[in-house]
Amino acid sequence: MEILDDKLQSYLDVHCDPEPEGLQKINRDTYVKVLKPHMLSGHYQGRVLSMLSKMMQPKLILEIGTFTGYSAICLAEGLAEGGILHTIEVNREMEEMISSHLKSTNVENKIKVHYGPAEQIIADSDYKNIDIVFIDADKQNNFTYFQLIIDKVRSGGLIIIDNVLWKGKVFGDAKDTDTERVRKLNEQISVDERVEKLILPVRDGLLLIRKK
Ligand SMILES: C[S@@+](CC[C@H](N)C(=O)[O-])C[C@H]1O[C@@H](n2cnc3c(N)ncnc32)[C@H](O)[C@@H]1O
Repeated sequence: MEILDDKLQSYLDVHCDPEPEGLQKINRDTYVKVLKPHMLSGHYQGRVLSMLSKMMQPKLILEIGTFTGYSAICLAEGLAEGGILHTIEVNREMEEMISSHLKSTNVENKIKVHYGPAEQIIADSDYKNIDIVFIDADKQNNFTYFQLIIDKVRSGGLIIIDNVLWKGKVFGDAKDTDTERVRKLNEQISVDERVEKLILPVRDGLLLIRKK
C-alpha cells in the first residue's frame, strides 16, 4: 500500500520544484543499473530533504545509507559555506557508481563517502555537533543508530529516519517482525523526552526528530 494516493502524489510532484537535471539523470541511471532502485529517495522526498537542509543551513550532515548518492546530493544542497556531508555505505560494489554520480554534481567536494558498516564507522568516529542526520540504511538497526548519534547531535539538530510508516503496515493489522520493529522504533522515539518528534507522511514516512 502506498501512503499517498497516486493522484495526490502527482499533484505534489507537479507543485514542488522540478527535480534538478543532474538528479534526474542519477534517478534514471539507478533505475537502469541497480537492483531495488525504489530505495532511492526520488523527486518529492529529495526536494523535502533539500528544503529541510536549506532551512537548517548545516555545517555537518551525517547520512547512513548512501545507495547511489541521490539523497546525499539533495541534503548537500543546503550546506552552509565550508560545510561537509559524511555518508556511509556498506556495499563497496556501489563505489564506482557513487563516485561517478557525485562527480556529475557541483557538491562533490562537500561530500565524503565512507565504506563499511555504519555502526562501526560511527563508533570509530569523533563526530560532534552534527546538524542533520539522515538514517536510511538497514532498517532493523534504526534505533541503534539513533542511540549511537543522539549525543553527537547538537541541541536544535535534526535527525530524520526514513520508512517509518512501512507502506502503511504500522497502523494496520500486520504482525510480521519487520513491521513490529518499525512500530517499536516509533513508540520508543515518541516517548523519548530528549527530543521533539513528528512523522511526515512523505513517501514511506519520514520521522523528524529535533534534539531539545
Ligand atoms: C534505502 S538505501 C539508501 C537510499 C539513499 N539514502 C537515497 O535516498 O537515495 C539503503 C542503503 O544502505 C546501505 N546499508 C545497508 N546496511 C548498511 C550498514 N550496516 N551500514 C551502511 N550502509 C548500509 C545499503 O547497502 C543501501 O545502499
